[in-house]
Amino acid sequence: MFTLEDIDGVEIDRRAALYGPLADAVRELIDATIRTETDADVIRDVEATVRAATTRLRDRQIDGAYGVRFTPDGTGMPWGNAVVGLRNPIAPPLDIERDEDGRHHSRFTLGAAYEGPPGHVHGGVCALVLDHLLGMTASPGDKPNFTGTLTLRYRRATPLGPLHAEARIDRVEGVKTFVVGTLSDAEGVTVEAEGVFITPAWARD
Ligand SMILES: CCCCCCCCCCCCCCCC(=O)SCCNC(=O)CCNC(=O)[C@H](O)C(C)(C)COP(=O)(O)OP(=O)(O)OC[C@H]1O[C@@H](n2cnc3c(N)ncnc32)[C@H](O)[C@@H]1OP(=O)(O)O
Repeated sequence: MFTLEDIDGVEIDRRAALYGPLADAVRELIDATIRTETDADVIRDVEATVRAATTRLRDRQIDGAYGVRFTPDGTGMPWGNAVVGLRNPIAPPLDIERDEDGRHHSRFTLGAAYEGPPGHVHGGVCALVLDHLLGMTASPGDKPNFTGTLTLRYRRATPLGPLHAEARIDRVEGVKTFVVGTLSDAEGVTVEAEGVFITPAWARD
């Protein structure tokens, strides 16, 4: 589940500089694919180009998913992750900051690829973002805490565009960490979240 990679910071930076721009380019491609109104022959031509590019990338690839890799000094590389993955074009991706008091927060923009109701963020995407942010907040050290229960209250529709999410630990009871958080636009909170995150048996002391 967690894979040790014996590499240093220079190698991490080299890989990030190689794969990050590729994922960014594919994110742009996803947005353009949804929104283009260009001519049919251009679309067919682009489809062939994209299929050819995919074939080249598949020339050498790993079996299965990317996994969560980490280095000997504990640097995590969750690069395939659906929310923060540097190599995952599906991920917005979120850049999550941690305050000294343990609060986690992120400013990010969700565009056309995340639409549910017209012009608004899909409810499942709101849950995706909040699940990850609350999960990170619940897992401050080297121990993962997994979502046991996540409860959301959708107060109003979340518009596509710039957004802000934040979370904090409410309390810890044994292996259970209770976390609360919100998703907001410029007008205020759109979604409230409460989660129970649990240390899996294999990670308990
Ligand atoms: C190495 C370097 C890298 C380190 C890296 C660290 C950072 C890492 C960041 C991770 C960031 C993740 C951010 C994304 C978060 C997800 O997306 S996680 C994926 C979604 N969640 C899952 O797949 C979890 C699937 N479920 C499970 O694995 C297990 O059922 C659970 C939730 C771990 C519970 O384990 P369990 O052995 O069944 O628990 P059990 O011992 O029976 O019960 C323990 C307590 O929890 C309660 N409980 C059990 N299940 C639930 C539930 N579903 N709801 C509420 N309470 C429950 C029990 O009642 C019990 O309570 P008490 O009796 O103690 O009061």
